[in-house]
Amino acid sequence: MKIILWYRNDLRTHDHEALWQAAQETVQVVPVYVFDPRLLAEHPLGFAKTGPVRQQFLAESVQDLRLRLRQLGSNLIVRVGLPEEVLPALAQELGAEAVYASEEVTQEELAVETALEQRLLAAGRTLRTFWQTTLHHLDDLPMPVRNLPDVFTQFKNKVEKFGKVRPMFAVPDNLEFNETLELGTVPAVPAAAEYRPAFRGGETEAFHRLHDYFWTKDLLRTYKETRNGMLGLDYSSKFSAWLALGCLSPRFVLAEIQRYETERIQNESTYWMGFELLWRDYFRFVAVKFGNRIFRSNGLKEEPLRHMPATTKSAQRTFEQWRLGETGVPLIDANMKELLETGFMSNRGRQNVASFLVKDLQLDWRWGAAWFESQGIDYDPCSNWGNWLYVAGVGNDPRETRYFDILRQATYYDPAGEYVKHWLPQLEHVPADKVHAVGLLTNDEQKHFAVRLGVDYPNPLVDVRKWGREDDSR
Ligand SMILES: Cc1cc2nc3c(=O)[nH]c(=O)nc-3n(C[C@H](O)[C@H](O)[C@H](O)COP(=O)(O)OP(=O)(O)OC[C@H]3O[C@@H](n4cnc5c(N)ncnc54)[C@H](O)[C@@H]3O)c2cc1C
Ligand SMILES: Nc1ncnc2c1ncn2[C@@H]1O[C@H](COP(=O)(O)OP(=O)(O)OP(=O)(O)O)[C@@H](O)[C@H]1O
Repeated sequence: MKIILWYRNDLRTHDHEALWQAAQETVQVVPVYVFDPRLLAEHPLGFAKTGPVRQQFLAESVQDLRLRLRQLGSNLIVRVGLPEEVLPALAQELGAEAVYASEEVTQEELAVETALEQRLLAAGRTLRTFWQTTLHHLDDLPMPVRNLPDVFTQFKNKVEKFGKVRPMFAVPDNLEFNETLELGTVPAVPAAAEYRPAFRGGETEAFHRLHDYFWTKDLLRTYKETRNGMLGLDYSSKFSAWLALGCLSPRFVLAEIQRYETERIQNESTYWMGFELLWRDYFRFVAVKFGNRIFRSNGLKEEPLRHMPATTKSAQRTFEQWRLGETGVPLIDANMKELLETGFMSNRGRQNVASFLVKDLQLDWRWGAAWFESQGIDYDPCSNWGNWLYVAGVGNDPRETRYFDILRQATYYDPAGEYVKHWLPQLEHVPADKVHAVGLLTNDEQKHFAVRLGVDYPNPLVDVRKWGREDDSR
């Protein structure tokens, strides 16, 4: 018997139930990855659903998976096309009886799954899916998912008390690959001249990073104190992109946290890393509970939005300035430039740029979410749209009126202006106490600090003077 293992956002060999299960049932497991051209579709706002940086990270992850499967005696077939067409044809060609895959939860992915299943069934074959993205299995939640609490803390308390994490699956040692068909190549990614991703995709890099962050640099012990940073590689784990593509299993991360707690130290920081993984779980279960509502403007709220954001040409121009980091507000621009160049932004940065888009620019939060989808190497539909809903006040935040005073955030989290100057070198000579409100510089100051507003750096899109008072957003 032959089984096709259809790889999706689970690009790893460790702790992979579908791979392990398929290998228990047969040694003829044929791993396949299909690049779906729909992921390159153009968004109406003029950018690709999957931009070049994200494409690159994905391509690297698939390449690495092929290498790792080869080391196990197997291989990876790569195709370009619609999975619901490519896989039934491959199953026919190979004489495979079934397709095994990871279970997804959002509409686009489910639509592919359903179409594939129908075609396979029509040919007397089956699709079997496995829940393997979260720390907690859907079936092990201490409540049916339809009763998932709408407030994260309630979910966390229940899961910490009554939830369990299943043991990991071993990497199979009986894989073989005897197929003679064309293996296929990973499609070339558009020249990424301006991109400087900090990390490469793939399970191998994910293991290196984890080893480095936990064991070599010993950074887990101070994670809680550093996690709100923005500059450099080491204030947080940077696991998110590998987790999103499944190069890293969250259960493996948890097991390493526990080993660290035994061998090094157990403290608030070690707890906090596991706590953050619960947020990730939570947003996936929210997507199961609420379905397509996570993609709609009024989100999880029953009532429609009171003020529909503008969709005019001028709103689109403002959005472009946000997207390209040209708003004249250094904290926002620096973060948006970082996202543009590297495909990554810190959590602190994301909260600020999202709040700024929604609350200050009063644009449609879904535009922001769509740009993050295009650009973020850690894009995951549930975490992305779920966090955006939250910031937009139409999700699971019990404090709906939460407002980020960008100037206060900037002076608190980047007091010396190092972060903004790193991404906006034209502000290099502006002193720290003025750099975050650079739009307020007088003409003399501009001369003195070698920055001309409107020439070297844009005038601010909003009145910066409204900021700097008390806020509750830390
Ligand atoms: C508007 C917005 C959009 C976001 N979009 C995404 C997204 O598409 N994909 C994504 O993985 N995260 C998203 N996040 C959450 C968070 O910003 C990133 O997970 C985090 O910055 C990744 O960096 P790290 O791996 O170094 O995190 P660490 O601080 O080291 O945390 C460890 C892990 O915990 C998980 N985690 C931490 N915070 C969150 C959170 N708020 N929600 C869900 N998981 C979390 C991630 O898997 C992360 O890798 C978004 C947050 C905001 C405010
Ligand atoms: N995984 C995903 N990533 C990003 N966007 C998604 C994903 N899954 C679904 N969507 C988007 O969510 C939206 C679903 O919204 P909605 O339910 O309004 O659309 P619909 O199901 O096509 O129904 P209708 O046509 O009645 O509006 C679509 O725009 C869809 O592209």
